[in-house]
Amino acid sequence: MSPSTSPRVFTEREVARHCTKDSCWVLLGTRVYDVTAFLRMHPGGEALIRSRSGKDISRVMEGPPHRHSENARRWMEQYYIGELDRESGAHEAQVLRERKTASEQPDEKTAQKVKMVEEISPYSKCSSVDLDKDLVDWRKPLAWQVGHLGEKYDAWVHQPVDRPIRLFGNPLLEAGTKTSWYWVPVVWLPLVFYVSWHCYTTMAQGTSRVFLTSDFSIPIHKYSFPVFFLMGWFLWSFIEYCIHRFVFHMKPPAHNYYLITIHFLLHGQHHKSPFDGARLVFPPGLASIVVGAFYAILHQLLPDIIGLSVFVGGLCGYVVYDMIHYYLHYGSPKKGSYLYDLKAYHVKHHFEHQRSGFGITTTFWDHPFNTVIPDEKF
Ligand code: HEM
Ligand SMILES: [Zn+2]
Ligand SMILES: [Zn+2]
Repeated sequence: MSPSTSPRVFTEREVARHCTKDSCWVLLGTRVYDVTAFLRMHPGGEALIRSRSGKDISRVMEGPPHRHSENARRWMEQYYIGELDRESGAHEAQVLRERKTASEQPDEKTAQKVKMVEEISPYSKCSSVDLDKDLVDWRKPLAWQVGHLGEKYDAWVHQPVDRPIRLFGNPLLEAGTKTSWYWVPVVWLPLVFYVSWHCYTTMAQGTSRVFLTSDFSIPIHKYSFPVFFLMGWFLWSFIEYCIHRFVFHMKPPAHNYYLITIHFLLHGQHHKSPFDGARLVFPPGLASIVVGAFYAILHQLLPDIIGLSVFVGGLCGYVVYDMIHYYLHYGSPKKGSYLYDLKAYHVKHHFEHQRSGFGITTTFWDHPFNTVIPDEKF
């Protein structure tokens, strides 16, 4: 909202009306926020916000149960829609009383106020990023701008915003950077099923052997495919941690334009806009480079059928990882479930603890690497 326009004013009754999952408003003092779009994404669950709709949540934002981060508060400002008219409650009661006794129509001033409130769509909110004040120009593609931010890049990229990113001006190039989530299972699951079936049936014949030297070999148990498959999945969880921590979160030198740009394209843009649904999963073209390298290494290191079984377990782990990552951003898991804890953990990685909490499908590897997000203390 530009500073020259005066804020919209809502009556208490109007604010209280927005208490459903299709329209949920909350207050910080007299400031009114339409948080409907964020309900499903809230790591504390929808119910926590909905149960306080129409109410002042200033104290709740301080916690307990949770002291919200700076970024969570900044994030909330994107949903600011106007101010509460404190006197409206008393005024409306007075109007109602007068109407009841004298069956009168409300005065002109009240009618005007009601009309103004009714005209405001519940989804009309102020611009989520102040285009004039930000360090980059959101009206232009971002890919070639971020490299110029220098030492301001790190802080800027870790202040998330709720708006989609345009990376490139060229429409074809731009479209190539976007992937709908379902392409991941569509492309990779047939391969997972086919290779798994091939490995399972080959081993089930009971004739596979591992050659330790040219004339000494040991037999592979005919039902050992699930063991190698799970080993591959476990190996993937380690790769997932390493890629996220050491590649995606490498800190680019402040004066290296190209490394900053690469960081932004690989992962920075996901931290800047964590709910840009078109850029949450790996494009299959890019993923196939990693998948191909994973296959080539295992093929070199392990005997044929074992290497393939470990590979397909790892590939399955990757598909599950991408789906879970998508769900952690958009889903609303039940409190107490494994995914609820993972979601809270991952959103904290985005909003508050960008230097820890690198595990997505499991927090397991954060323990030996000492990057676990600490539990909250009050
Ligand atoms: C209405 C009352 C609210 C309650 C009771 C509440 C409660 C919580 C709780 C319990 C968590 C931690 C989840 C966990 O670790 O298990 C959390 C995290 C979070 N909440 Fe809320 N919340 C409320 C409103 C909001 C609003 C309005 C926003 C922003 C629009 C918000 C944004 C966040 C964010 C971003 C986190 C992740 C951690 C952080 O950055 O602080 N919450 N909330
Ligand atoms: Zn990250
Ligand atoms: Zn994420």
